[in-house]
Amino acid sequence: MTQALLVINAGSSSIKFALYTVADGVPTPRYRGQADGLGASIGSLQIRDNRGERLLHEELPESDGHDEALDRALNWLEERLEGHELVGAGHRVVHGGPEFSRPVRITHSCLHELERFRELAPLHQPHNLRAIHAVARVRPHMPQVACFDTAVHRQQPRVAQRFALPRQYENKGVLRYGFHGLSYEYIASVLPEHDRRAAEGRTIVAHLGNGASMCALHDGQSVASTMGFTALDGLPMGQRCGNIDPGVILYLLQNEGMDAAGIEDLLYRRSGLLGLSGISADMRQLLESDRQEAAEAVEYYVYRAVREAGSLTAALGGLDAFVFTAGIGENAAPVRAAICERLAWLGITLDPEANARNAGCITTADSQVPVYVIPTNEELMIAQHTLRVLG
Ligand SMILES: Nc1ncnc2c1ncn2[C@@H]1O[C@H](COP(=O)(O)OP(=O)(O)O)[C@@H](O)[C@H]1O
Ligand SMILES: CC(=O)OP(=O)(O)O
Ligand SMILES: [Mg+2]
Repeated sequence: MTQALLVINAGSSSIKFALYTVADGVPTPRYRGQADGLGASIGSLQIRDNRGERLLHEELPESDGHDEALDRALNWLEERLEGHELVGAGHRVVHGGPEFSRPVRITHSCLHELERFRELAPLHQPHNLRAIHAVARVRPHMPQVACFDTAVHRQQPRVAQRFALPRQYENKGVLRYGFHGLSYEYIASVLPEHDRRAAEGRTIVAHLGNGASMCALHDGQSVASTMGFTALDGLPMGQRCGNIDPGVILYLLQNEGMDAAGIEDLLYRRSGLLGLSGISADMRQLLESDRQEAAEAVEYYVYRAVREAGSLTAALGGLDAFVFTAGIGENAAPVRAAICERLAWLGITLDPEANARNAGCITTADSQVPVYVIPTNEELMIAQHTLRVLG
């Protein structure tokens, strides 16, 4: 029997999953799949084999959300397990709070702890925990491991993790956690193959997906990031507002008669690209649209990304390289071009032709700061962590 490992990465608009075979502790992808566009009425499920050959591509009914997509994926994989012994499952869990700064084997008490962070990641934690329960239902005795989006950022300098609130709140865990940590960890792990000097130096990684953040890496370690206590802060996202004056929230409470549930819905589900454009949360649809509102949403997105890049460069004390990753970062050439053009003052000279074909390096040979496009692989990080935890 070949040993196999299941990996599930539930994001806000997608579920990514993979089945790895394991030999001598090394995971090799066998199937990789992705249900995306969830909640945007353009949902689809795709599964590929290890050679990238497409084995399944189906449109998902508009009513299908994360649960239905996960069920379909698990059923498809279950039918292909013959000859394999499933030895474990690894999950992305977005919020690990103050307690979890490394991957852990999931127990009842750990699940109980993780439930407490539901409100701190309402677009993710419920899906992450539901995936763990779904696997436990079909494989009640199989070990499962939680890998946290917050873990790598817990090593940031304390000043980068704090808010200027009275000290008691810090002790209660009101801190900047940063997210997308598995993605940044993966990029840090492969950056030496692209640029050894930058890998040891100062790099900004822009993870631009449905959720979006940027992270400053120094010698591969996270030293600052744009997301905070929750995955609302920093860059505008598909439906999330990003950076906002907290006074706006007081105003909504005091003057607009909104309650916590209404504000949560506004900031997490009705803002960002969707709110600004009134058209869509999905960058593909905005780039295809010829409406002014779509262009304005993209303009704001670029503007905020450029401002955050300046802030992280200051935190790093300079910049040796810039990396784009995730759905928008890997695919949306016009967005990358607009960001790079506005970062020319940092020493970035875009190569438009390389950018248009999503090349690995999208700057000219004489660009002072090289810019790379590196597809992220959170699933591989989860697989490696899971095998390590399971020994
Ligand atoms: N070819 C493309 N051009 C522009 N945007 C794209 C393209 N492919 C994917 N995207 C965008 O990537 C985003 C989803 O990113 P992804 O990393 O898959 O999301 P998640 O945060 O759910 O993991 C969406 O806004 C989608 O429109
Ligand atoms: C943390 C976060 O926003 O994740 P995603 O981009 O997968 O929604
Ligand atoms: Mg994601």
